[in-house]
Amino acid sequence: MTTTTPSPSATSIATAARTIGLTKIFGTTDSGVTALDAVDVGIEVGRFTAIMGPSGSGKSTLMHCLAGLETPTSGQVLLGDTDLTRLSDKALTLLRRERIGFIFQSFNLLPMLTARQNVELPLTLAGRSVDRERMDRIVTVLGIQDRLGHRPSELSGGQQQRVAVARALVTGPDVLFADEPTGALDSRSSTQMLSFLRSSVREFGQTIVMVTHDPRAASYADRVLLLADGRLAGELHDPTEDSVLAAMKGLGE
Ligand SMILES: Nc1ncnc2c1ncn2[C@@H]1O[C@H](COP(=O)(O)OP(=O)(O)OP(=O)(O)O)[C@@H](O)[C@H]1O
Repeated sequence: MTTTTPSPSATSIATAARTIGLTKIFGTTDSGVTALDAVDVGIEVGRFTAIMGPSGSGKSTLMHCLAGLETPTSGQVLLGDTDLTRLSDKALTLLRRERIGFIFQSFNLLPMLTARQNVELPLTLAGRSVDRERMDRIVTVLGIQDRLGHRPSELSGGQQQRVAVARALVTGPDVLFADEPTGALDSRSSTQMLSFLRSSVREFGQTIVMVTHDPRAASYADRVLLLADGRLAGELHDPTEDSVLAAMKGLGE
């Protein structure tokens, strides 16, 4: 382990998700690539966790396994009390729809739907009704109340990203996964996106896991998990841009 400053409350915080001995080998066990090597990690409830590490260290694979998008070679992935490795494909699909939120680098909004329909889409797909109060709070926090009748092509890039965040929050997912959410954004939009993510932790108690290469983005998190060669190589609590940079240097970045 590299730099580790345990936060006083770290041991008392419940976990929304965790991995036990999580191993992922791509290809055959003999000639494959070990992307994750017996990783034990807990994702704390109501906190913002960033995953960092050099290219190829296993960040995306860890996120995909936690989100039930990738099947581990061995070990367990638990979302609350549910062991994802024991679920059928159909049950996993349902679980992703009902308990997990995603924000991708390209926001993946559907062009023919209005902003409101895009935000409500996960509920529509799940046959759930819209919780008006929650919807109102989300669009107010994100400042898109007066844009909801517009299609994505009629929105600025920043507004589109807010619609994508609202869509990811609307179901009240157990965990919201963000894959390089600022990767394609200029610095002003990145700051906005990170502020939205932070406010969703503050306002809604949302649990967030974000994969990023950017130390500034990681500094918005409560905690940074550092990966190297498919293993947990350290963690930082209440990170700053400088402490993240120093930790990444320690990993040879
Ligand atoms: N589908 C796949 N088939 C074969 N090897 C894979 C596959 N996906 C990932 N890998 C390998 O697993 C290792 C971890 O990859 P992963 O994408 O998780 O790393 P990462 O830290 O997210 O990298 P980056 O920062 O470059 O996106 C790498 O060696 C990668 O080449």
